Amino acid sequence: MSQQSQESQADEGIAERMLPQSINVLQGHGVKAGECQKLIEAGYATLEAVAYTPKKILCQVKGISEAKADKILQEVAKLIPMGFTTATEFHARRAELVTITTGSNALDNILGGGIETGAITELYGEFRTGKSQICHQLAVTCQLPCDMRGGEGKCLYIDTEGTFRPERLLAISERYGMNGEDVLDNVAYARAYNADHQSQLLVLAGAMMSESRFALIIVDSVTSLYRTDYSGRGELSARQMHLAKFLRSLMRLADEFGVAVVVTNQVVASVDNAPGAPADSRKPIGGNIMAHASTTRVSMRKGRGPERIARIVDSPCMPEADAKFQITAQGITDVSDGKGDDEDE
Ligand SMILES: Nc1ncnc2c1ncn2[C@@H]1O[C@H](COP(=O)(O)OP(=O)(O)OP(=O)(O)O)[C@@H](O)[C@H]1O
Repeated sequence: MSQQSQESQADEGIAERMLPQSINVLQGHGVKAGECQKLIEAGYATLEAVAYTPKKILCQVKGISEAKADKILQEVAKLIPMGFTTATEFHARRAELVTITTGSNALDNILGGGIETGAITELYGEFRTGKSQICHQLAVTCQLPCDMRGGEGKCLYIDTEGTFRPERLLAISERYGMNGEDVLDNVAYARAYNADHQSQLLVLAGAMMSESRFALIIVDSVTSLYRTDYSGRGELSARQMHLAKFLRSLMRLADEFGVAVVVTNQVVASVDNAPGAPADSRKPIGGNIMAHASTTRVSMRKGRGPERIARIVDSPCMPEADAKFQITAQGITDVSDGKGDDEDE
């Protein structure tokens, strides 16, 4: 067998291992077709989705009794390994992790190579700091082959503010010599109209992702609908509970399908006047719920002209660091030489 065909066989093997298994597999294990269908309709299209879900949540699926949930979880546990592994094996798996380029080497470097798959990356900052532009950039680069620092998969884009512009994707795809039509076809776009709708879209996302290979989910922005749907202190607790549930579903999709999840977030003026706190300190919305759900948090601010500065503020394995990038007609790039270093704000 030629080296090339051996390589392509190996690639297929990897792709197969990476694809989650359909929930319909359970039909051969004492679960009825109708019950599998009910799980699919509730957003549990894969064995992994069920395996990562607590029993009490599974019982909330219409038509799934407690006894049935027990049976399903028992069968799933036989098919999905969920026990201990060695750090060596975990390390080897992490070495295979794909990262997706942001278009700027400086930004990729502080992120440890790019946007991490299987994790949630939060981009937060004031308006015009380039959060949506990075999302547009990633919707294209996630489709690049892995050897071009892409994710070899489609993008699922949830837009809550109506700021998605396919024209930007076409301009960015030209930079990489990609076919614009194909790039647009590989982006599944949905506009979310309220917080409930935003959550329902994740159920559809799970079903779509079990059918073809996605590399990235974008939610731009994750908190804006919560700000409009829930107002005042009286609704704060309900808002946080809803947001926590949404973020848990996002994390489940990241785990289940190994996709990168990128969410954007706005900031508000900080109300705590702690002594020593900077006078103009701004905090991302969503409090601790948001902070704990994000694997990596990136704060963004404006620089001079098209320049922007990103700072890693929280990451499981990267230090706090700043990177400068710029927004251009062809997307996100490194700052070209000869530009000044001063910020204008
Ligand atoms: N085609 C383009 N070429 C160069 N710069 C562009 C282009 N399109 C948009 N920009 C710049 O991108 C910036 C807006 O960035 P972006 O929409 O990502 O902000 P944001 O952080 O998402 O803001 P918001 O919170 O309001 O959504 C603007 O400064 C705009 O000038």
